[in-house]
Amino acid sequence: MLRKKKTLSIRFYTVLLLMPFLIAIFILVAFLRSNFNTIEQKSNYILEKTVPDVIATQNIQQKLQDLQRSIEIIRFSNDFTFADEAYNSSRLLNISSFYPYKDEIKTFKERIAKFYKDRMDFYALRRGLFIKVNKVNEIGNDVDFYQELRLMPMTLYERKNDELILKTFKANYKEIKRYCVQDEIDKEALSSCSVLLSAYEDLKVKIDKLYAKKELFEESYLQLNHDLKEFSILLSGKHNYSLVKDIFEIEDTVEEVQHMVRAAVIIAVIMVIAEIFLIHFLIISPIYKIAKEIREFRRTKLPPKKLMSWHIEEIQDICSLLNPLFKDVSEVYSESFELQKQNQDLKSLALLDDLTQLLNRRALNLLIREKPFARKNMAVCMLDIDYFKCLNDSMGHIEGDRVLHRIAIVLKEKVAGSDLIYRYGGEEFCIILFDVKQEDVLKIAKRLCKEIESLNLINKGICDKPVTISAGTSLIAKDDKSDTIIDLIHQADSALYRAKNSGRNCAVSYEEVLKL
Ligand SMILES: Nc1nc2c(ncn2[C@@H]2O[C@H](COP(=O)(O)OP(=O)(O)OP(=O)(O)O)[C@@H](O)[C@H]2O)c(=O)[nH]1
Repeated sequence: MLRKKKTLSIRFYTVLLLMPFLIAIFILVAFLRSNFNTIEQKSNYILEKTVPDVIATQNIQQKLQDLQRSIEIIRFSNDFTFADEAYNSSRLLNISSFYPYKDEIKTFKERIAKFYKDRMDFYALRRGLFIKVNKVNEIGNDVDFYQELRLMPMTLYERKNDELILKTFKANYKEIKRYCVQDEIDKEALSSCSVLLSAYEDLKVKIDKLYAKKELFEESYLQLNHDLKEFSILLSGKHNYSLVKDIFEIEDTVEEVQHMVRAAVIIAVIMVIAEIFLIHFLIISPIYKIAKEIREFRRTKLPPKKLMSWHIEEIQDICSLLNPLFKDVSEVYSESFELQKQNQDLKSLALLDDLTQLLNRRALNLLIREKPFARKNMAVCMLDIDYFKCLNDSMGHIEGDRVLHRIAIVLKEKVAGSDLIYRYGGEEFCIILFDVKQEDVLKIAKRLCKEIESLNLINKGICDKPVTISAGTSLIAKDDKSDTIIDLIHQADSALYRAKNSGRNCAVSYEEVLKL
């Protein structure tokens, strides 16, 4: 019947409980691994690609700034040496270090080269122009007022400045001419002046060309500068964006991992709670119930009525073993109980006197052995039937037995239920009285003598006189707790002896014996 119920092994439940854990841990580890791999890959990508790109871009930007500085030097410097150096540094720039922007930088280099050429053309043109101006200066070396022209700075190559120089040059030329004519300076000098005059006309035309050219290279300077700046911003934005994008992607992955770990912790807590309930329901609760049934069985000695049945195979096995065991032990219990009862009966029988059904001498000996010392307010009364031998002899033993039986009944009736009455031997009785007052002991003994006499049982052996008893009493001394029951019996016995000697059918106390 037990086996019919579907049960599964505890190993199965263990695997069943552990499986979700293992699967969850496996999934979690796989997820974390893949995400950590992603993070690692992205970090590596940032370290190996994005960061070098950003560093490379910074280098490129640094070089772009150098290029800007170069074109500024080319643009503003009036010193050819500086302009040449600036141009050469841009020209010697290694394009391969600008990967992947080689093409753009190549174009910039070409544009700078063109810009430099335009600037140099402008210089050359202007220098040619001012060589002529200087010639006038040389002519005017001897003319004091001409010093003003010589002081005109070459650096101010603004059109208005250059035009001012030319204007001054023309005015000076006229002055020189007038001076030459007036002061009749040599004709060679005058012809030089005339050359200069035609040169002036030529310069006037050239200055227009010069500033048209200047405008061109200024424009190309502005454009180049603008383009370099734009390109630098573009590079910086592009790589910063890529870096920020990578970092955001890593942040997203980390957030995903956090969510997953949080979810895993919540699921683990729920699973642990569920599994605690399952373990409680499947294992702990059955074990408690089995323990309860065993306790109940020990108390009642009856096997459980309802057979236990559980889902766990091992517990079910224990139950299926326990049930017959309960039955067997129960049977043993009941047999043992029967034996105990029989033993008790036998014990009782062994301690009872067959004839009188009073406690026998063995019972008294047992009491003396177990509790040898007399208790407070304990007394002993020894009783003996008078002339019993005569009764036996005259009326027979059967009649003697009948008398013994009748006297035993009376004693049982007249003595308190808490007192113990023993058939001490033959026709002698010993009564142990508990919680009795000193003054009452002798009274009780005397009363018993009277009760027996009043039975009026005839003793033909003594001329049909009624059967009487003699009694001797003793009680524990007030201040002496060391008295034993045996002492009391002996004392009562000697009092009994005194009673017999005093004529029988009377009661004598041990105190009286002592007084004599
Ligand atoms: N019928 C019968 N007689 C018993 C039993 N036990 C002892 N007796 C007899 O009791 C008598 C006791 O006699 P004794 O000891 O001389 O005492 P007594 O004749 O009573 O004399 P006193 O005690 O001195 O008065 C004996 O004859 C015993 O055989 C018993 O169980 N049944």
